[in-house]
Order: sequence, then structure tokens, then C-alpha cells
Amino acid sequence: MGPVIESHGLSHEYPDGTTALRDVSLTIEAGERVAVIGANGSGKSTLQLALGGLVDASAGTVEYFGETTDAETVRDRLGVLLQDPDDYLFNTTVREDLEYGPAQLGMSKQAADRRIERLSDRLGLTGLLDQPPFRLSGGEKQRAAVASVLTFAPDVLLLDEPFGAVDGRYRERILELMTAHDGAVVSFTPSPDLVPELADRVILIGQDGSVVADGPVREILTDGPLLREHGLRPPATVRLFDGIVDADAIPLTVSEAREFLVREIR
Ligand SMILES: Nc1ncnc2c1ncn2[C@@H]1O[C@H](COP(=O)(O)OP(=O)(O)OP(=O)(O)O)[C@@H](O)[C@H]1O
Repeated sequence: MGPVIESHGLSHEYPDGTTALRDVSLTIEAGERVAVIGANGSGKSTLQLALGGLVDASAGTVEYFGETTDAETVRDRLGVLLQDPDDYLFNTTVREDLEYGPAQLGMSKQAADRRIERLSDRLGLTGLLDQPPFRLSGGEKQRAAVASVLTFAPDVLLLDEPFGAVDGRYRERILELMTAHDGAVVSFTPSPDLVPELADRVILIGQDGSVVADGPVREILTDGPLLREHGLRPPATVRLFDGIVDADAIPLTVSEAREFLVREIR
């Protein structure tokens, strides 16, 4: 299938002189699940915008599907969820916001309605579809924004902090939707705790905006000194088991930790 996104030497400086990205070269393969982690201000959102073709990086290139460097020509294949859900929700009702993507793609009304109904059901939006988006709570807005990027089944999802304001039940629903998604899923987050559930590979961005590590989830998330050096805290289970069991046996999720304890105690 080949890469869906490939960046070469991506650097970005904002007009006020702030350097947000430094020489970022990375490849995202079709269907891959990747988490981009880094401290506040490390450049994750800037990288997301540059990969999504919404910011023109000062230097470097981004190639899509091995075909083009023009994001606009593949816009219907990229699902870009920005950090602020208000950026999506601009129509009179939530339903109209969810209809927008499929309509842009020329999807039939019937197919769009089916997708919207299913996503609304999963994300608890059914009773909110006729509400004006500005009336929704923070978590409801975020769930509506997640639904809006999933309505058109993009080949690549670029999700900036998709869980921020969302409660536990809907975090699980969003994780399920992301797991079931056929295309590549790239999540950008400053908190490693959910990463083992949403990715197989981690790209760590340092505070200077460069890639400092790129590898399997276990290798990077069990490296406490590396994470701390770059302003992050290891996941709770890693903090709990670190130094007690070998690095390659440390549970990365609560369910893995539970299985481990049940095994050891019985
Ligand atoms: N429009 C802008 N103009 C100037 N500097 C900016 C702008 N947007 C972001 N920055 C700066 O660029 C750097 C990277 O910001 P960015 O938002 O990409 O970081 P981030 O890793 O997403 O942070 P967070 O985890 O807090 O969301 C920061 O130093 C930030 O202050």
C-alpha cells in the first residue's frame, strides 16, 4: 500500500520568530496507528497542521499517498481534527455540521444519514443533533468534532488531543472507533497514558521541535528517563511497575496490569 504521508526536512518558524518544528522527516504507512507525543509547546499542533496541509511549513515538503505535495487535491482523504472543536462547529445545528463533510464529498444523502446516525449513536449525539453547536458542553463539542471527521471515512486521521474534555465512557467509544477505523490514525497528545490503546508506534518530539525518538510503543513508553528529559511523565502502569519487573514485562495498560496481577497473585 505504501506511505500515506511522508515528510522531508519539515521546519517551521512563526512570523514572530518562534521555531516550532526542526527538520522533521517521518513516514506514516497506510493503516498505521501512530502517536506523536511531546511536552506543551514542543510543536505537535504545528506538525499536525503542516501534515494536514493547513500550515505552509517554512521549509521541507509533505507528500501524500506517494502522489502529490498539494494537500488540497487529497483533502477528501485527510481527516484533520484540530485542537479546538470550535473550529469545526460553525453551522446552525450539530446535524448540519456532521452533514458538511459528506456533502463536500458528494456522498449520497442516504449513505451520509446512515453514517451520521451510527456515529451519533456511538458518541451520544443523537439527542443533540438539532442543537446549535455553541450550546454544547466542552466534552459534547469534542465528541461532535470527532464525529465530524469520521463522517467521511478518511484514509488518514490526524487527531490533535481527541480526548481532552471527554469523559471515561466516551473516551472508550472514541478509542473503539479509532481501532475500527480502516485508515491510518495519527494522534497528537502530551499525555502518554492512553497511547498504548491508540497506537503501535510513538514519535517523540523534543522541546526544540525535532524528532528525538521514533519506535515501538513499549520501547519509548518504558523509557522513563527519556520521557522525563523531554518534559513528559511515563504512563501510570509504567510508574507503578518500573524497577519491580523487567522493562519488557511492564504492563502498559490497566487491563494488562490486571492480568499481570491476577497471574502473580493466584
Ligand atoms: N501562531 C503562532 N505564532 C507564534 N508562535 C506560535 C504560534 N502557534 C504556536 N506557536 C509557538 O510554537 C511552539 C509550538 O507550538 P504548538 O502549538 O505546535 O505546540 P504543542 O506541542 O501542540 O503544544 P500543546 O501540547 O500545548 O498543545 C510554541 O512555542 C508556541 O508558543
